Amino acid sequence: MLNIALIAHDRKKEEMVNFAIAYEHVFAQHRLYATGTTGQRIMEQTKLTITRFMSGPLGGDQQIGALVATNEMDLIVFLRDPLMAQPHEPDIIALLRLADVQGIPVATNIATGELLVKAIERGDFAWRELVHKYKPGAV
Ligand SMILES: O=C(CO)COP(=O)(O)O
Repeated sequence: MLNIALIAHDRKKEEMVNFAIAYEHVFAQHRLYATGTTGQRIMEQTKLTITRFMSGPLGGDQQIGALVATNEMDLIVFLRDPLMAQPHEPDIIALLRLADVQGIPVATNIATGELLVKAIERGDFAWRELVHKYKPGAV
């Protein structure tokens, strides 16, 4: 079971919800995390259970970043809005930086998101179970 973070900026939320609906059968087999509003929208329109953090502008990206820093997050799908400035841009950059520190796969658009989900289905991320197993106190 992987720890997967789902995050979407406002104009990408509908796309994220449709993505979650399309791959609900895959996501249902893993532990899901999301920023506040993204998680709420997905839970309203699927049967998925999601651990929700603060909304992005209020620190949600940083809370997910904390799990990345401790190598507990396995994969991130972050549908960013490339056409609109975000007040919490530094938090977003920090999250992506930490993902690179840990070597965690990150999709920032739906095309890559689909490739990652198909990789999950194939079991390509099974090695992450070892990371969890040998990390004392990890979730
Ligand atoms: O702003 C976000 C990520 O940077 C997303 O936050 P919400 O899911 O709360 O809208």
